Amino acid sequence: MITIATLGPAVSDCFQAAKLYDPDAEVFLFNRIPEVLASFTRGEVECALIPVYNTREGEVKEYFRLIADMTACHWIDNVVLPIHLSLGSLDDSDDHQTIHTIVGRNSVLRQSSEYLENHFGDATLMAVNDLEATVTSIRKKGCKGYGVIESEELLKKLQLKLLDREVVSHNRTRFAILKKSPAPISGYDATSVITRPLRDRVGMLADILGEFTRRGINILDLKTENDINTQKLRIYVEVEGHRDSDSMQQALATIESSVIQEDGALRILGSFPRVDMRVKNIRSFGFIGSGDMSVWFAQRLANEGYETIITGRSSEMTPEQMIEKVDVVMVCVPISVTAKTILKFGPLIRDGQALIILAGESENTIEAAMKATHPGVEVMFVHNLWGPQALTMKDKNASIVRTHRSGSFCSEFEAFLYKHGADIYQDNARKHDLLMGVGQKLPTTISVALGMTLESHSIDFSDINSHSTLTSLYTILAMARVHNQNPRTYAEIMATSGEGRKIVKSFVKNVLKITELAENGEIEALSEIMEKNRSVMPSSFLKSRMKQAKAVDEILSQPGIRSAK
Ligand SMILES: NC(=O)C1=CN([C@@H]2O[C@H](COP(=O)(O)OP(=O)(O)OC[C@H]3O[C@@H](n4cnc5c(N)ncnc54)[C@H](O)[C@@H]3O)[C@@H](O)[C@H]2O)C=CC1
Ligand SMILES: O=C(O)C(=O)Cc1ccc(O)cc1
Repeated sequence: MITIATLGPAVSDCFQAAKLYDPDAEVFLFNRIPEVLASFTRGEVECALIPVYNTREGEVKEYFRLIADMTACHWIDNVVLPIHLSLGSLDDSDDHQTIHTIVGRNSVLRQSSEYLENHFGDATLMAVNDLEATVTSIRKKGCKGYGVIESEELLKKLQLKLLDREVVSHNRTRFAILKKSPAPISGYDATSVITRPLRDRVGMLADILGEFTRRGINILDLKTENDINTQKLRIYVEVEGHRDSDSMQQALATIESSVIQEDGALRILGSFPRVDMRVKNIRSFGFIGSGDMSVWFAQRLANEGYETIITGRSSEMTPEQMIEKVDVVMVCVPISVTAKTILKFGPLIRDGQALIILAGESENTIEAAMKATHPGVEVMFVHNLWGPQALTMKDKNASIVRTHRSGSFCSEFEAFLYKHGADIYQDNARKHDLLMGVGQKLPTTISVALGMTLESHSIDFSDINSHSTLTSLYTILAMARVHNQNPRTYAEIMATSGEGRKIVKSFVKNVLKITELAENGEIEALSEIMEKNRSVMPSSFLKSRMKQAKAVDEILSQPGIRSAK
């Protein structure tokens, strides 16, 4: 049986939270948080449980400083408890009109402030530590007109008359569990860190947060406080991930050594299974297709606490069995077999489930999904414009085609992309396919054709870097990128159907036309074509893309990059 120290009395929120954490725990009760922590430090109990956040009050300030100063103390878990508060009167003859003083614990009065302002604007508020002793003393004096706000259970125990139930809505408190040893990785963790009081330094807060952002670590909570003695800033953050993970260790080490530049500037309060104060509707995602992109998404969804199942043609669990079990079915197979796969498995998806198509071609695949699935199935298309080598989706483009059947599950998946920093563009199916002609199909075709051309002329590849201009280098880089990756992915892209085809076809015609003019030395005609092209390119487009190009030039001209072998 574990022992837990927390705030009393025996029916308090803290007591209930301790019992929720472990119904068999032996609970030791105190009146104030410092007493709870002192008992834990003396080793009288294995755990301490203290309130850290309330949806009405915000953070419970006291804990912040106190646990930062404790050594051998790890925040290892959390309990979230809905708090139900009621109003009672000490005297049976009292009602709403005769109450002139409201008694309650400090935190309870803060949580009830909206209710008190609306209903007891003129009443005196009396904050107490020991409610039972106060009630006994008021009773002894025979005073009338006293109301108490507390849980209904405690009001009954103190034999008060119940006047109002549930006086504060949406009232939930988060409690921290403290222990002497750290919690192991659960796979869905958060880490809480506080800084020492910091010396002034321009951009310190932005630089600290930047180290997390650069590594794709989401920030869940942020508070700053001025140290009472020195008035220097202390920063508290809660971020996603466990303290033992590589990216977290790197982020924390860099913050200490390069940003704050002081050893011991950070105190890790603990890592613990993540707490969801927000509502999630999806429990599980199942993938059809067990390739790189499925694995990439499944890992990141699992890190968000979702259950994930990957199935394919040779997996132990079949796609049919998986569809029975999950909320959202993700189809993630090569583009050329996406529609066929949807037609095969779509009819098995039940109303209330969702089908999300992860692919590079939209019109055909959505049409297949709308045809093959029941009308109560949500359908959405998502094209992530990054490959499985990407570490994070931060600042990368995602094109989404919603249908009239995209509902709350689809929105939750979109919220997941948004949370991780993806730039989301809502398209219709034709527009997606047309723009992928420009953004993907054509550049891939050019890259592959360039590769073929170099091959057929036996060009020495060691001459390419030294003989490219700033402008021509981009095409070479695109060719290298494409040929660095899975050929099948790019073959699929070149072979997609849909609106993108017309872009490639007209490009080919234009190449032939230009080549002929060039062969004939028609410089005037070629210049005119360029002038005409430029006349339809908005100057804002030319300016901003040129700015990007120059930024790339700058990076490429750095010594280590320029001469990179
Ligand atoms: N790899 C990339 O860079 C990106 C890929 N995508 C899209 O993601 C989807 C999946 O791509 P990856 O995971 O990269 O491909 P992959 O080749 O790594 O995986 C494809 C999976 O589909 C399975 N598969 C192949 N033929 C099948 C068939 N006839 N029936 C059922 N399953 C079959 C394969 O066994 C494999 O498990 C594609 O639609 C692709 O366009 C989107 C953005 C980037
Ligand atoms: O990483 C790159 O350069 C890619 O081109 C990745 C990629 C491959 C296929 C897609 O449908 C979208 C993006």
